Amino acid sequence: MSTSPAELVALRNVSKSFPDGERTRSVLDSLSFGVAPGEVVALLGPSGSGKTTALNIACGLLQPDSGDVLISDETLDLSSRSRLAFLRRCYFGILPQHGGLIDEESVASNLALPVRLGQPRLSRGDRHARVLELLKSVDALPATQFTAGTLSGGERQRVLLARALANEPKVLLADEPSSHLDAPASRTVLTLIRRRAEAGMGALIATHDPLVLEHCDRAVEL
Ligand SMILES: Nc1ncnc2c1ncn2[C@@H]1O[C@H](COP(=O)(O)OP(=O)(O)OP(=O)(O)O)[C@@H](O)[C@H]1O
Repeated sequence: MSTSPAELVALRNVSKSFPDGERTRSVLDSLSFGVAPGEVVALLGPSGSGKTTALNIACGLLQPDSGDVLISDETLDLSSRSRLAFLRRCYFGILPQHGGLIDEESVASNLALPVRLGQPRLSRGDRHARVLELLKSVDALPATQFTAGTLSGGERQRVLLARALANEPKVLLADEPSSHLDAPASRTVLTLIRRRAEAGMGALIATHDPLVLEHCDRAVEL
């Protein structure tokens, strides 16, 4: 009988430095934490404290100088390109701080792309149905045919969330999901994330916004 992992993703004693002129600058120093199923964890710290760096390390986009990343209790092998590609396509849903949508294309085609990559066997009709289902789940169905570049900040963030959730990820990695949003729009996005966590998804949210903290189970401070 399979048991669910204690943690969907964990960093163990992760350190990372970057070149800074002629010296190196330590950004993460022996950082350890994990995200369990159903848990919403805030990664809290001021600008430049290493939040995005930690998110990138968690999903294998960036290699730590030392320490390990565990995925469902197994050490992540950073040399396996196919494993990393699968993780980023299906295991993690990534809500980036900047960009993420093709502004010239419709919301529907922006969402069809990740659905096609994650579920290549779906027929065109089923893919479109999945896109509509995703938009409905984030209360953004009326925006289906809008050009992505015309969305308001709140609509854009909800569409980005739908995009991140396209392949039913086990873990959502959200980088400053409330930046550029007013309080009601932030609450909507955070409530949607919580709803998915209640269904078992883990979420790691990089933030320096106290409002976000109210929606998290706990915070890891950088
Ligand atoms: N590829 C890189 N090369 C050199 N320095 C980098 C690189 N990536 C990040 N840094 C530096 O590492 C530090 C942490 O950056 P990071 O983006 O992780 O912080 P952050 O907490 O997410 O900041 P913000 O809230 O402003 O997005 C910054 O000083 C940044 O300039």
